[in-house]
Amino acid sequence: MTDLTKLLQCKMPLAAWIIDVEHSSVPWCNDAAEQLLVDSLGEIHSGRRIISDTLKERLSLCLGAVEEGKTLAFNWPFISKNGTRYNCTGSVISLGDERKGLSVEARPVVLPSAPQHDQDAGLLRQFKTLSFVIFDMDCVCVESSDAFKTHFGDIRHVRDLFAVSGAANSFISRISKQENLSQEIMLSALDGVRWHRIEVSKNALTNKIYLLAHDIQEERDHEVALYRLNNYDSLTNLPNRNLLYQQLESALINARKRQREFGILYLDLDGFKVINDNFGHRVGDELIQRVAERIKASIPSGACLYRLGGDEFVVVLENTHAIEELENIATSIMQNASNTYPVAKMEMMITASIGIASYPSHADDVDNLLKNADAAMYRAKSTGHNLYFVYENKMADNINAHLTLGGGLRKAIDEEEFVLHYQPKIRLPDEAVVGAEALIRWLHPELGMISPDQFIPLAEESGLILPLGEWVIRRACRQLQAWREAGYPPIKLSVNLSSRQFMQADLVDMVQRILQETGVDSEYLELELTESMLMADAQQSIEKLHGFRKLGLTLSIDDFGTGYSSLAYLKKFPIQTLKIDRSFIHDLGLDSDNDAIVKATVAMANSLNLKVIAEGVESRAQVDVLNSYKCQEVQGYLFSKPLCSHEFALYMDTHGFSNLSASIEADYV
Ligand SMILES: Nc1nc2c(ncn2[C@@H]2O[C@@H]3COP(=O)(O)O[C@H]4[C@@H](O)[C@H](n5cnc6c(=O)[nH]c(N)nc65)O[C@@H]4COP(=O)(O)O[C@H]3[C@H]2O)c(=O)[nH]1
Repeated sequence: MTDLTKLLQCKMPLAAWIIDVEHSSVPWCNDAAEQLLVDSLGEIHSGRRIISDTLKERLSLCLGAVEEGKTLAFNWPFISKNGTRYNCTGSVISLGDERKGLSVEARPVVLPSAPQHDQDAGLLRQFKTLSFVIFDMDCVCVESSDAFKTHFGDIRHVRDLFAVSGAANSFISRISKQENLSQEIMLSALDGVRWHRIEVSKNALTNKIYLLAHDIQEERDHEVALYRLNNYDSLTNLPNRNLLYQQLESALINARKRQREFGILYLDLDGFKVINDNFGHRVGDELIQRVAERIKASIPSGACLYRLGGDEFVVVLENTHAIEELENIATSIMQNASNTYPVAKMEMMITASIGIASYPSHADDVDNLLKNADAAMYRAKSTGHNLYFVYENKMADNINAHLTLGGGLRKAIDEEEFVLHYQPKIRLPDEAVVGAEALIRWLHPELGMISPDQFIPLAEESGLILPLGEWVIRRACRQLQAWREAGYPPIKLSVNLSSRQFMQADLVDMVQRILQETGVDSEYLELELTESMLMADAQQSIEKLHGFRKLGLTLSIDDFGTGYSSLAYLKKFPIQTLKIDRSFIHDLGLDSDNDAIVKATVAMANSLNLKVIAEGVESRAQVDVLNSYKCQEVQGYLFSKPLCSHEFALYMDTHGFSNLSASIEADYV
């Protein structure tokens, strides 16, 4: 039970308590019951309230009747020590351990037993601390308690209790038809219109109407607060997962009944974790608020936006006719959401990946609809961010793989299921081995060897790339050191950095620490970065790259030509190497456009004093063309696939380094 619920229960004007019949005790009661029971029900033994044996016997019989299915709830009268009559209603509840107890509520009975004037006076005395009023049959006020006057003021007619005449009319009409009335209603008190719970009794003998009013506004406020707490996201004020499920369930019922369609868009912000990690949660929260406003402004008025938590949102659109309606919403969100956000004096950019699923085409229940939209979203994310995808059956397989790999990844880091493989880098034209690229592999206990293309995006998404990336750098340095200690000629080893890793605030310090720890000379470590990684925030990249240069590392731009780097910026980045992407090398000699690009890139790099390496070289013809363009280094299957450290040593043995004879493996620590 939440604290708020507890508080609410204590605020209830009706006395309520729980009886543990088997143990003859009252384990819980609210404030009103505490007052009522103080000397009326049971005695206190060692701090526990105990009910009498007679009551226990009676209640056991009642519980027995419930168990036999004869009744669900039962009533019994109760007279307090000051003579007030109450009607107690008990319903059966579970107390755990298969024990049953009773939840009891006591309502005061206001019907007088005899038509005498002193009876009214007695009632007024009895209820003097409560808002109690007596009307004649024309609803004119006859008398009221002091508490009533303090709360409602001097009223002449029952109408004066209502702020709106319509509400007064309907109340009068109901009381004319009914003997007793118990309801929650808004009444006009001295400090405003407030919610009340009223108990009304009409007595034909005395020709009077007795009304007892409890102010339950505070209780209502708590209920509203509790409702908001449970159903709305406090950061964005958007409805949350609870309300989403409620709307989806009701949309499903409507759609089934009327043979209609509805659909959802599942949104996940791209790279939000990076922002949170780098700029802190306060900035992250502010960005989420701005994004939520932007998404809300991008969807039609009939659609509803929910925040599932974190950076996940769902849009629901009921009564759709074609999938294009959902696709149009996705396009509109993507267009608006990707504009910059002024957050914490910065201009931030963030995009969203969106998955779409519709009832009945893609699922016929709520859980599968959400699951399939999530699968489509995951597809959008893994394809390239700021995209939307409509669900297709085969996506379910991907998401399963995603979950299995994602879950296993954390464990794999703990249990060190990773190894590095090394692909030789060959100098042209003498074709000597001058370096290697370290490439990670996951040796999955069940799935076998998993390629980095499959798990690096998962590691990026989950943030696990940070510990994993650190492991790669440490492992690569240890291997370099192991080769050096074994007397191998020094080679340059390059490691790949992922974009998230590159944004890591203490990256330069971390690399410096590893170099010190392993004793590797920094000139033998090269970092491979992609163009898009550097261009995401060019100014910050330049600073970070200078930090690495100060340490003495070499820097290389990987996949050159696939991104959108400008020559102007390239000159500003303190880099030493350009690596031409293998997509350009693949058709070398076959596609004149590619040839021209490669030739121009090599010429440009030479003029900027940068070394050029071509990756993905698979044929002798490609080597010849690259040689003629004056490309300095190559890497590719023609020379060798990536090799484990043992095979790499053998490769070195047979390709230029005669003293590489032993197989050397650094410790996997
Ligand atoms: N078709 C063809 N492919 C060739 C040839 N020569 C090399 N390759 C492959 O091309 C990829 C080169 O690495 P990359 O472009 O940096 O692309 C890498 C890199 O972006 C990423 N990656 C690998 N290891 C790491 C790592 O430790 N950290 C990070 N952040 N990313 C890594 O995963 C990508 C894929 O790595 P791999 O599967 O090992 O794939 C490697 C390599 O096996 C060839 O002649 N033909």
